Amino acid sequence: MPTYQLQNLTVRHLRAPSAPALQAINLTIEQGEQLALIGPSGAGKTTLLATLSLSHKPAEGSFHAFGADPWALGEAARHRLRAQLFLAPQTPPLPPRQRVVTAVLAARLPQWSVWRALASLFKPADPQAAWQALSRFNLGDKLYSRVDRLSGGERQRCGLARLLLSPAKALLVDEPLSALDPALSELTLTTLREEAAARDATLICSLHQVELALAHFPRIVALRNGSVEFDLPREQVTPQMIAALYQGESQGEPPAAGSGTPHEDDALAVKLGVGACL
Ligand SMILES: Nc1ncnc2c1ncn2[C@@H]1O[C@H](COP(=O)(O)OP(=O)(O)OP(=O)(O)O)[C@@H](O)[C@H]1O
Repeated sequence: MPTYQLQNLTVRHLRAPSAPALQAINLTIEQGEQLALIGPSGAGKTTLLATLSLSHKPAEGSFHAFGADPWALGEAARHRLRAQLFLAPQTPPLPPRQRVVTAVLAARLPQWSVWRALASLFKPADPQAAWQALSRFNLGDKLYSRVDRLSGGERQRCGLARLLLSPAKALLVDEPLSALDPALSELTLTTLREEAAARDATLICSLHQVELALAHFPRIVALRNGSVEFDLPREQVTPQMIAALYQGESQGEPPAAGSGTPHEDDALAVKLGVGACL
């Protein structure tokens, strides 16, 4: 059974109902697949991840997660389905005065009784597990730091350590590298991929770093203006496609795709891909 099946899906934001953020999206994502979402700013990547995490109700089309239409289910059943999905937002909503250990262990809240959850606020239930998760992102030494004393990149990795402790079977990660240096970016993507593979979870990750998306993910889904521009194995993604995807998004108009030498096109594509996140 696929993790997700989307047919002709349209999603509108309440504050901008006339301009759909996603339109006519068709996607089937199998369990255990690892794919990167790329595309220029405003293309709809965050909206798609939020829709996949059941945070947005689609306006039109058909949507199934783990074989069920979440929006045809009752509240309790949808809540159980939601527990199988973990969305790591670009800026994780971590309580600023909380200690890192407590914030990370909060990933287990859906599995805990109210009493256990309350007790864990005062005495963390499993600090060893939190330390192990943090260590996989080079953050073990921050176990007892306060969240508001972390740098942006540390906070981002703290949010990802939460993901490691959740039992979810679909891991949805929104721009995990925006505050990370190149070495930490590599470590982060490798850790996410290893974790997903180890538990046969589906991994869907939005990225502005096109070269990292191509290096780490076997399937690339490109969005532009709320539609799927291409959905291909990475071997079939060409520099020209990348240039066309980001055309008009960088300063100045790029030359027509394919007009330069292959080497020039390559350099252009990488420049445009990286430039999109600046
Ligand atoms: N809360 C909102 N209310 C109204 N419109 C929104 C809202 N959030 C996003 N949008 C619009 O929906 C479209 C898709 O935005 P989205 O954030 O999904 O793009 P994105 O590809 O994730 O962009 P970025 O790479 O900049 O994060 C954009 O046109 C955006 O302006």
